[in-house]
Amino acid sequence: MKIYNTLTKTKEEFIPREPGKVYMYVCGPTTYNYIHLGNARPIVFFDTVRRYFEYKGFEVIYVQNFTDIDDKIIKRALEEGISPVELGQKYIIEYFKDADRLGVKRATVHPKVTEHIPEIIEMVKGLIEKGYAYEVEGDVYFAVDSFPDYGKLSGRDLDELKAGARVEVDEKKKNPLDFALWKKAKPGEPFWESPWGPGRPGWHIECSAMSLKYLGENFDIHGGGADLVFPHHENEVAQSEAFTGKPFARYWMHNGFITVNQEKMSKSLGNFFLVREILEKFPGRVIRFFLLSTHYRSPLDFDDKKLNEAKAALERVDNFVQNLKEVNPLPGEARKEIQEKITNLLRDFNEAMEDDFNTAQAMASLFELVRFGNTQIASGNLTAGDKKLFEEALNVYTRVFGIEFGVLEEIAGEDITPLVELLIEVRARLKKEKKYDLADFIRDELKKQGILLEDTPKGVRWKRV
Ligand SMILES: Nc1ncnc2c1ncn2[C@@H]1O[C@H](COP(=O)(O)OP(=O)(O)OP(=O)(O)O)[C@@H](O)[C@H]1O
Ligand SMILES: [Zn+2]
Repeated sequence: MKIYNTLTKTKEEFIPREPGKVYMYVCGPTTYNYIHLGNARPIVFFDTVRRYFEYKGFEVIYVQNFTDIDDKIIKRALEEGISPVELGQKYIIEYFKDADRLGVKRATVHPKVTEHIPEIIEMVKGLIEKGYAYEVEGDVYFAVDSFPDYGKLSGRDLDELKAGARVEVDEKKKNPLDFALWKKAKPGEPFWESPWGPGRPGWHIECSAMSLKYLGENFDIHGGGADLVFPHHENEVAQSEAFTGKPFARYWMHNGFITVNQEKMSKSLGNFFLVREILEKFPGRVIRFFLLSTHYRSPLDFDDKKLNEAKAALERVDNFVQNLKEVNPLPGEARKEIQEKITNLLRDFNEAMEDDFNTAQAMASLFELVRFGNTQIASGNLTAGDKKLFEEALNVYTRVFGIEFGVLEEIAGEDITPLVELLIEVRARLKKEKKYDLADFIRDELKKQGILLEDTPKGVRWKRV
């Protein structure tokens, strides 16, 4: 399996630290708002990476943190009149609601910063003892000059950085590029006691401390969005390697941006769409399908038209699944040519995923499966054995992509299935009583609501349009 490694800027063969196991860490959200579609990209993509490893038989130890204390959280909590921890708890609950709708599995551990202050303090202490960090009036900084490899992940050079940096002048720092490991509490701010007085951790140290705790040294994969390469991940590398004396994560994976009119979707630019807003119009699996339809390192521009295309593409798969459910196969084993074709398609799928998780290419094999399957059904020659093979192949895609096919999914949490089924039943009874006007009225009104009834020889089917 090949992974593009930001650290070496090449596609490398993936060799796990321990055979059969993958240890991975992905930087999670800062808990002061609902997640937007940009935040959803790493969440969905790395969930798919994890699923692929599991499908290949690996045990995956997957850690995704919550940054539940930082400047933005403190500010927001003050505005809302609650404590930062309460604010964090609220958005963590909301995060899981969104993640569930997107088909994202729970990580093995979801550590919160506020629950790992002792580990963070230990690490900061160690860095001071080893000469990599210094304290000034209650703040602690990492001294970038003490770490010769600084810049190796992002490919930046310290001198260049210094020359080009518009770093705020801070009298306390020895080098303007030094970054905070521990921040002294300002009046009214939440704080924890520490050897340097009351304060709270800096952003970068939390990921170093929590990954070390749950994954150990030299773990396999570290992921996040491309905006995190510098300074966040660069600083994680410096702190972790300075502290342990060992290489930190061995494979660094970064996703490209979700853009709007080619600009990064972000809170600061105000051009963001919350996942829950999009969920009001599109089911979660359509959003997931959309996110996986492009290679993770490429930018992906968001608009409704593209989501509608994803929806239509997914419908093609859904229709095939429905056709497969309804077909009356001939008795018999799977035919050789069907077996061969499906084996080839699954091989294409695997090859695409093994090539730096090319989900777009992997999806092409799914569409070929659907096209081929439909022609087999139409030919009338499909055997029970063939049918089973198609079902098993579809299951592979479901497991890895995290998308159920052939399910009529509710939007924004309301399951309308029982109501639609009731109306279908009422309409059938009206028809029996020859009250065709009323029966048509139900069909037409449902259509206006975007629900299409189709009379088929097997009964009435319905779908959203
Ligand atoms: N437009 C985007 N496209 C892809 N990934 C993104 C985008 N915006 C944020 N991310 C990723 O989402 C994860 C959470 O990041 P973070 O909590 O810093 O986001 P944020 O502060 O909401 O971002 P922003 O202020 O840029 O909207 C990170 O891995 C980050 O790289
Ligand atoms: Zn991080």
